[in-house]
Amino acid sequence: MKRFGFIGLGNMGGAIARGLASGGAFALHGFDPSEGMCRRNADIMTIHPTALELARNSDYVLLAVKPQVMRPVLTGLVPALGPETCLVSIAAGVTLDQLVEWSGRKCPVVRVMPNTPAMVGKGVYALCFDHELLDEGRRQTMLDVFSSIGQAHVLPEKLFDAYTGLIGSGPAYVYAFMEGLIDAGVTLGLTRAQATSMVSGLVSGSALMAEAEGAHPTLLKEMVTSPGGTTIAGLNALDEHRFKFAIGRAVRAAAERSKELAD
Ligand SMILES: NC(=O)C1=CN([C@@H]2O[C@H](COP(=O)(O)OP(=O)(O)OC[C@H]3O[C@@H](n4cnc5c(N)ncnc54)[C@H](O)[C@@H]3O)[C@@H](O)[C@H]2O)C=CC1
Ligand SMILES: O=C(O)[C@@H]1CCC=N1
Repeated sequence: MKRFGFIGLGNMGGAIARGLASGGAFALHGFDPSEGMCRRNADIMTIHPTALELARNSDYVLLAVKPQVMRPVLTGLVPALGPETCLVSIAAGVTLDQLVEWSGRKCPVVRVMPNTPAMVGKGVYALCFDHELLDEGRRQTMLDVFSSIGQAHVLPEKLFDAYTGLIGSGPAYVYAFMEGLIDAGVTLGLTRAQATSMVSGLVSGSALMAEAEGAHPTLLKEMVTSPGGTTIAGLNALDEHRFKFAIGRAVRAAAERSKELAD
């Protein structure tokens, strides 16, 4: 059985590890300097005292640390790396060139960008297979791994900043939208508990419908919008406040920040 190691067992590392644990295809290994994080994950993996020891005991090493500590973490792994180990980074903004350079040009490297719905097995993942040392077998393994815990999309690295701004950061825009709806419900007299439960049902029902119908959201929107009715009044108010423009600005700002993180 192949060994899958995790360096960093926080929100994303821990979530992806739980997803892989339920599939049972890999022996899992982990390292995190936080004792609490190690304890929380000890039921599904072998915990190692150092990142170097973890790398010595893994065929795939998933790096789930913050971008700012990626360089020291990777340079510390160099003695354990060789062509038999595959590195997988989920850090925002850290480029393939940087990952290859910091890991001593010794092993294949994959960049993956997840999002937080990974925590409920519904992550959407971008996979970058641009590194020349990456063989077909490992590409297929990565596709199988991430398809088994959500949606996997292969993208060239040049689209990673865009993807990070749209889908990596995306759950936060959805939650901000939900927060706005909940506050509006409370303003109009619903209790916060009622509004929260109703808005959650609204968003999950609408997402399910968009997936099931396979129809463009513009058509689904038209199904709600009666001539002279309530919905067109609401949509016109959104247009007055440049709703779509604001969303576009948010995604572009996040994509630009992703690009800056590499500097
Ligand atoms: N949270 C999100 O929505 C997304 C995060 N990412 C990326 O995932 C990575 C991890 O983010 P989160 O899981 O949200 O952060 P987190 O803060 O929840 O987890 C990071 C973990 O790294 C550990 N850590 C700190 N220094 C370390 C070291 N020297 N060696 C090993 N582990 C160390 C921390 O103890 C912590 O458990 C980041 O690079 C981020 O850019 C990517 C897409 C989405
Ligand atoms: O905010 C961040 O930098 C990370 C990357 C994408 C989502 N969260």
